[in-house]
Amino acid sequence: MTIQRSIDDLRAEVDQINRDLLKLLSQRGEVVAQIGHAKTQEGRPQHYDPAREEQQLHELESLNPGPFTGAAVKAIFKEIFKASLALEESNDKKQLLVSRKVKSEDTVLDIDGVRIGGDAPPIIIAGPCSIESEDQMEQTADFLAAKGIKILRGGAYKPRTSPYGFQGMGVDGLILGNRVAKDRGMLFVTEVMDTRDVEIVAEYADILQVGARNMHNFALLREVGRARRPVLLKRGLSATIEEWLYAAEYILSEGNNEVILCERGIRTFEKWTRNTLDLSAVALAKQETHLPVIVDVTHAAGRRDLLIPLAKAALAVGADGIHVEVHPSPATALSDNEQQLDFAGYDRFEAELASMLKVPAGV
Ligand SMILES: C=C(O[C@@H]1C=C(C(=O)O)C=C[C@H]1O)C(=O)O
Repeated sequence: MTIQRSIDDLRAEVDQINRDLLKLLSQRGEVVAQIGHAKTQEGRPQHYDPAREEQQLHELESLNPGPFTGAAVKAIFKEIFKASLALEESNDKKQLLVSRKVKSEDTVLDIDGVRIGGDAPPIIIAGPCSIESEDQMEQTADFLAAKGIKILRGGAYKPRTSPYGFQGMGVDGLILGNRVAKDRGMLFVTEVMDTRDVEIVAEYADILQVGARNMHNFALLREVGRARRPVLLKRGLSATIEEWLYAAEYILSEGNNEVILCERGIRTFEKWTRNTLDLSAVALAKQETHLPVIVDVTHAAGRRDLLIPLAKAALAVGADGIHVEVHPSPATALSDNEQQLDFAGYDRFEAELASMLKVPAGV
């Protein structure tokens, strides 16, 4: 006569089996991680191996003693393969050069004495959207230099939505931007759009900007990675955080570790702002990478009335700096009329942010 075991008793046995299975699963995970590492070292382009999975499923089905059906056994193991693959790939991600897992301490750039990132106080990068004339640049640089701004921006090559929009002054703009900045002891940052221009832009600019529309231009990323100049890498209009970090990885993988990440808003369904400032991307990029992260409030908002609260929010989540467009006469600017600040507007902006831009006490 078989004695009926109690549910509690049976469940205790199931609990023990669970613990044994978990131990085996963990053991399997450790081995899989080693396989993943070996694949990376061999330079295999992908970790997923459907033929290997198929072979295991086939064997398991043929060995299946029941009571589970073959289909159930296959489904369970397919889940195990899926989790194993995710484990392999996430371990692999830890190897990215941009990752904090590879370099735990903050990267602090020191560009001619201007420090960006880590324990440095937040920096402001300011200047007009486009370099338009000598007068416009002299006036803006005089104003900003007097305010203690160390980095002057200005576009010489403009990626305009319409091919008929103002395309920038080109090399003349580079020469002008460089001269105006150097005369006042400032750094000059400007966008490079074409691999063929990297050399000439690097000759005149202290920081090369890769714009949002070029974040996926892998040839350009490689080229600025080979240039010996720091790079300001804007996040693409519709780029995920992962794609943005991989874009930075392209630059680092060419040997250039001096990358500043710049969140500038992403395209969403919202119409009242030009883009939506993704503050979680700033916090995440700071957490996941060791690179300095700054926020371009001008493009994130696309409207002047939001610049101050967005800049405050950016600094509050840990941004290492703010990028803002300033123009002597925004109404007559050749680009971005709606969002550049005039000098009085910049005065208010700076006054509101002043306490957040100081070096934190005790540093
Ligand atoms: C562990 C490997 O990588 C992946 C995971 C597998 C698994 O968990 O068994 C099988 C094939 C791959 O998709 C492997 O290739 O052996």
